[in-house]
Amino acid sequence: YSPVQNVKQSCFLLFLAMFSTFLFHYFISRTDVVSVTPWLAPIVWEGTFNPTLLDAVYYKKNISIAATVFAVGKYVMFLRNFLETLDQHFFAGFRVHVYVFTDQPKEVPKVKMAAGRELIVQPVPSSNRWQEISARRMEIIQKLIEEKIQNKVDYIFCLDVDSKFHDRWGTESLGGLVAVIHPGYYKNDRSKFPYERRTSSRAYVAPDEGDFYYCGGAFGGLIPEVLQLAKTCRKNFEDDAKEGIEAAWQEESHLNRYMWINKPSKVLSPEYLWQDFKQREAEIRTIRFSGVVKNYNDIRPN
Ligand SMILES: CC(=O)N[C@H]1[C@@H](OP(=O)(O)OP(=O)(O)OC[C@H]2O[C@@H](n3ccc(=O)[nH]c3=O)[C@H](O)[C@@H]2O)O[C@H](CO)[C@H](O)[C@@H]1O
Ligand SMILES: [Mn+2]
Repeated sequence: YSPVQNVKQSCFLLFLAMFSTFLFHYFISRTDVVSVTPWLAPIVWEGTFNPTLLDAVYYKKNISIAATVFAVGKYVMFLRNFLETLDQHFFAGFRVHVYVFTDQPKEVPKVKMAAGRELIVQPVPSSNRWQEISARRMEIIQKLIEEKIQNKVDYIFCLDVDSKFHDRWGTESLGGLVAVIHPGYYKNDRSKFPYERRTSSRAYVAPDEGDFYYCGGAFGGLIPEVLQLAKTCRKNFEDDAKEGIEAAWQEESHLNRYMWINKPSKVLSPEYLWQDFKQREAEIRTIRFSGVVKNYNDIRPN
């Protein structure tokens, strides 16, 4: 019996216990964030899924994914960075169709996409109000689905152009109806969410309603579900407009109303739409997609 040996052994066992706890917490589960909603939809955070396993599941299904992005007026300047990083990180290895809607098709950079992926440029009218450019996306997404992609692709994601990818955005994000928690409000109580609060608007959310505050800058899901969302938000936005009402955050407000009534089947953490001006927080283990810093006065038409 050697006391030194004993101490060594205990130290080793203690180390082993600590290391496996670390492994478990770091790679298998997260205890620092909520990873399921009260209606049992997953909330996707780094460390809650196995990317290799998920990719294998979806390769077998031979899926394809559409992405939409709008670049009207000065926002065309964001396209290169957006498209180049998208090709690197967004569903790498899968079939992706990227639809760019712009008023200046000639200004779209010819970014070369990886094999099996394509870039499609579609002209749209310009506008002198940014609120209208942002909100009219719902109508254009509705038409794109109805007229072009209904029977061609399985999933769609609708994204803001003033942003870029930094890390994987892949099959873990797939679901029927998918929403992203807004990075500005994920630590707040619902009373702080900037929902539309006028009862006269069709985007109205009452003080005791609302689950999360979701981003207008990224949402998606299965084609029929996103079609339903786009149609509803478009109609409510237009019916409001006829009565002279514009919701606080345009289509983002209508999207939030829609997601309260029709719960998303998958919720993505703010890793899926961070903002570059914000300092990274401890629970954000990776930033996958984020909004770049911009000067609104320089780039918006009004
Ligand atoms: C990160 C995020 O959730 N952003 C949302 C937020 O503000 P943002 O400040 O991010 O809005 P924004 O200025 O990026 O406008 C939204 C999008 O509309 C397009 N665009 C806008 C103006 C223009 O002149 N040309 C043009 O192409 C472009 O694709 C842009 O990314 O609120 C907006 C509604 O008010 C939208 O819901 C945005 O998606
Ligand atoms: Mn934006």
